[in-house]
Amino acid sequence: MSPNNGKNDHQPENRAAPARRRGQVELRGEQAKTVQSDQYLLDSMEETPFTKTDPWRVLRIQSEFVEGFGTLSELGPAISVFGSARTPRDSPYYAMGEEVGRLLVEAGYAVITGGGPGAMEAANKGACQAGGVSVGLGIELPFEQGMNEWVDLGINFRYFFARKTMFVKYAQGFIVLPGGFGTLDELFEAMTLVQTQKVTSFPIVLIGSEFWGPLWHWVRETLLANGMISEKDLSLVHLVDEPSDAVRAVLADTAGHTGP
Ligand SMILES: C/C(=C\CNc1ncnc2c1ncn2[C@@H]1O[C@H](COP(=O)(O)O)[C@@H](O)[C@H]1O)CO
Repeated sequence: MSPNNGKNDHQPENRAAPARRRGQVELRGEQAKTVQSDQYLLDSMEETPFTKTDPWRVLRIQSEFVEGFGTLSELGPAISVFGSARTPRDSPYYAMGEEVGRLLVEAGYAVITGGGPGAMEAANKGACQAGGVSVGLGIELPFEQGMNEWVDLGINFRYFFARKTMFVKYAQGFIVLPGGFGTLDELFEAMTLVQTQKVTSFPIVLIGSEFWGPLWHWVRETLLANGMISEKDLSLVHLVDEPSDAVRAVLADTAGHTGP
């Protein structure tokens, strides 16, 4: 029997009032026959995947923001360092990551990375060995890897978008080492936030002109040439080769940034 006592759900006279209300949501017809949230909650139905429903996910998402904001709010000045999870330890880019981490700490900044291997590990290692605050914002992935051993303050996230908010909100700038899709995602998100003035005074520095040069050439020759970006958007990013130049460039532009 349906919640409206067997009346035909499709007749107009039976559709004036909602058969059931669920907070802001009104339900009629077949939709009204679904189990209520509190039934899910109170019935111990093992097979009911309540924790896989979207409303439940909202709470988990919220808890990631609460945990991240709570843990990082007293971090002090920090720079987020990005780069490939696959950079081998004997790569020159790994050595650059270590140096960037060390120089940032010597300049009085905490270092925030994705907490993973490769370039992230390198920057955390440099920061940790220099005696600074080494932060890792880990991401839960199907292939579990865990936080690299040089992270002193680690937070694990399930959602990329919650984690990405932390990288911007608690840093005064980005330094980006060579990387793949993940690094490009973080780079282009930061560029978009600055371009659209969602963040102000937020320097973005790329290290490695041989690696980034072709991308930057395409940005200029294709995006700019086709009017997809403006000339001033090109100035959002600095391109350097040395860790010391990267740190100098990022710190020169940080004044005044207070987060999104
Ligand atoms: C794919 C591999 C390891 C994945 N582990 C990661 N741990 C933490 N953060 C990660 C991981 N993979 C990607 N990220 C984020 O994206 C950026 C690196 O991605 P890329 O595609 O390697 O450039 C990095 O800055 C992280 O924030 C090992 O094979």
